[in-house]
Amino acid sequence: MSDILDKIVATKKIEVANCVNKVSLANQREQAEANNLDAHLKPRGFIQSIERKISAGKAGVITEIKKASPSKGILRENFVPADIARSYEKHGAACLSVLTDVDYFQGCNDYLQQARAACSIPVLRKDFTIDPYQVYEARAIGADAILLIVACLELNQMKELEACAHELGLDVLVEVHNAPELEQALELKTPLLGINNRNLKTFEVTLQTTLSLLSMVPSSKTLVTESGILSRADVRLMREYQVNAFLVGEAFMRAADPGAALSELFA
Ligand SMILES: O=P(O)(O)OC[C@@H](O)[C@@H](O)c1c[nH]c2ccccc12
Repeated sequence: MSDILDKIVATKKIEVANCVNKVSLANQREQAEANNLDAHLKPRGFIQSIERKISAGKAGVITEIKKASPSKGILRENFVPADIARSYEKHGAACLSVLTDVDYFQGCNDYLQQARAACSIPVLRKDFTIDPYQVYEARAIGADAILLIVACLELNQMKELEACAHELGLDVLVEVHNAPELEQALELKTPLLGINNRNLKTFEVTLQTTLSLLSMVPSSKTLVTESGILSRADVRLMREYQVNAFLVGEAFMRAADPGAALSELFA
């Protein structure tokens, strides 16, 4: 049976092939390397920013900029990435996550560039990374980190993508949803491990996903609980279990002022 993740990956393969025809891998690589020498565009230290918050006893919140999703449709009509980024930064976000997938999330690379230029916190390119081309592209548009979703990658592929990211100075967030995926993720070097509470195959969301995998997470990893964080009770529950990093989108996207909603949720 073909689920949404299979569909997204199939579309993504076509998209990447089209992109390569427009901008060559060599050109993306050149831009990526040029960015690393530019004071405004060089990597901002995504993991470091989260860890700094946690060391200070605060929650490390990765605040998301996402116009729509396949499960919820349009989340926000008044969608100005630069304004949202400024508001998040002002209210203490550790990092941003910007959806760049066009077909399923109504995102684009421009949104990431606009958001990053409007603030000074690090930015994750939230997309379905399946090809090294996208890693160069991520750095070329100024991203500070990429996402690797274990559910849509083989281990050797993930290692290759991670090595490529690290070579460019990008941090990596590796995302899992169950125990076998978590075991695979532990084969990678990145200390940043996301547990997605949303099953990307069924869209079902439960915070139990994070809690049920906690005992498998080594203390050397920085754990990020992702999706479905909607209330202060959700935050409290996670923090009771020493889960101190969060990736939150919908709860902020539906609020008039996303940054004010961040302050409220994590007060
Ligand atoms: O909007 P939420 O429920 O707060 O979730 C944010 C984030 O976790 C979610 O957008 C997400 C997590 N992993 C992903 C992978 C692809 C696309 C989206 C995602």
